[in-house]
Amino acid sequence: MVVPTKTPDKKLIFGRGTLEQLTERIRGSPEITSVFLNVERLATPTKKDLEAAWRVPVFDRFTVVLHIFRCNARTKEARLQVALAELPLLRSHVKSNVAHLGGRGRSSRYTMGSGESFLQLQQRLLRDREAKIQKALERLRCKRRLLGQQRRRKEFPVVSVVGYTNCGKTTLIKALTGDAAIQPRNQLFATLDITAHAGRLPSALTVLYMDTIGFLSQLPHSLVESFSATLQDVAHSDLIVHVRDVSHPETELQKASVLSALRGLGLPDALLESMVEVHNKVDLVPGWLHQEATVQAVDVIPEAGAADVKVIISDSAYGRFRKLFPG
Ligand SMILES: Nc1nc2c(ncn2[C@@H]2O[C@H](COP(=O)(O)OP(=O)(O)OP(=O)(O)O)[C@@H](O)[C@H]2O)c(=O)[nH]1
Ligand SMILES: [Mg+2]
Repeated sequence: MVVPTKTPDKKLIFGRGTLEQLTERIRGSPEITSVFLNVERLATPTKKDLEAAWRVPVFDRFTVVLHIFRCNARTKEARLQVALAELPLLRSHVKSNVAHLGGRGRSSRYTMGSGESFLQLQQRLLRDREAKIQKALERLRCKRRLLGQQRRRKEFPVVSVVGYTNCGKTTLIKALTGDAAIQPRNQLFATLDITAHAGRLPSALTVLYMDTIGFLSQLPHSLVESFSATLQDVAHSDLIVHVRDVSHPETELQKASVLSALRGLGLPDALLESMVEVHNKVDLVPGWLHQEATVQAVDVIPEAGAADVKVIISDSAYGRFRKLFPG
């Protein structure tokens, strides 16, 4: 069923007729237990109205991503960042609840002679909470900066592995480092952020791979802000490895989204220019060259987004590839 929408910022996202049609469909389908609307943020009154009409929870991009973050936040820092990201949501709930009380409840009502209205009290509590979280985060980050300095003093080059969510960053780091837990020298870093993993390059140089939070296009702004401090670490790395899921139908869009997010971090030019792009999940790409030919040499030309390859290949396969890559 395809239905038209009004602009997402209108209070009701759907026209009246469409809303009725949707309501009938949703209420008549017991298997629908929640609805996801692909808009960045639903205004709280809109969400409430839709939930009242449909009798199931309604989620937007912000709440879904926040929920995933909440489930996956393991470190204290990540949990604090989620708590910080949740504040705008709590703020809009408070506002809408007070508005709901109508004229009766607004600024005319004071709580226990404090001279503060209910809304002011709630807003103050949220401000206090924000200040507390920011302070705790700052303490943690200060500790991390110190650890970072110690690490730099030990002179382990840092390789930040970045990329779109689910592209295979963690898998690559696992493959490059082996099982980190069984390497005693890693105990040294036990108190570091859990996303730092020591590995040895073929040249025998020990490097630290930093597993980073995945990128997502149109990630709600406040979430990006809360987590950007984690990504600031990328600025201090010696090399950035950009992992791409080249089997994904939107791989080019994902690449653009990651690059624009990296540019937004204000990284040094040298770091952006030396970035290594890893094409992951090639096994899922049908008709890939390695399956049909003996690839002898690959010379990647990053600025052209292309590669010069030397292969031994049958005439018929060569014909097919020429059609695929004209010019
Ligand atoms: N077929 C195939 N699957 C892969 C490959 N690399 C990773 N995967 C799978 O892709 C999924 C995501 O891999 P992860 O390493 O967790 O991806 P990630 O980039 O760390 O994801 P986030 O941490 O969520 O951003 C897992 O199910 C992996 O098994 C690959 O080369 N080929
Ligand atoms: Mg990962």
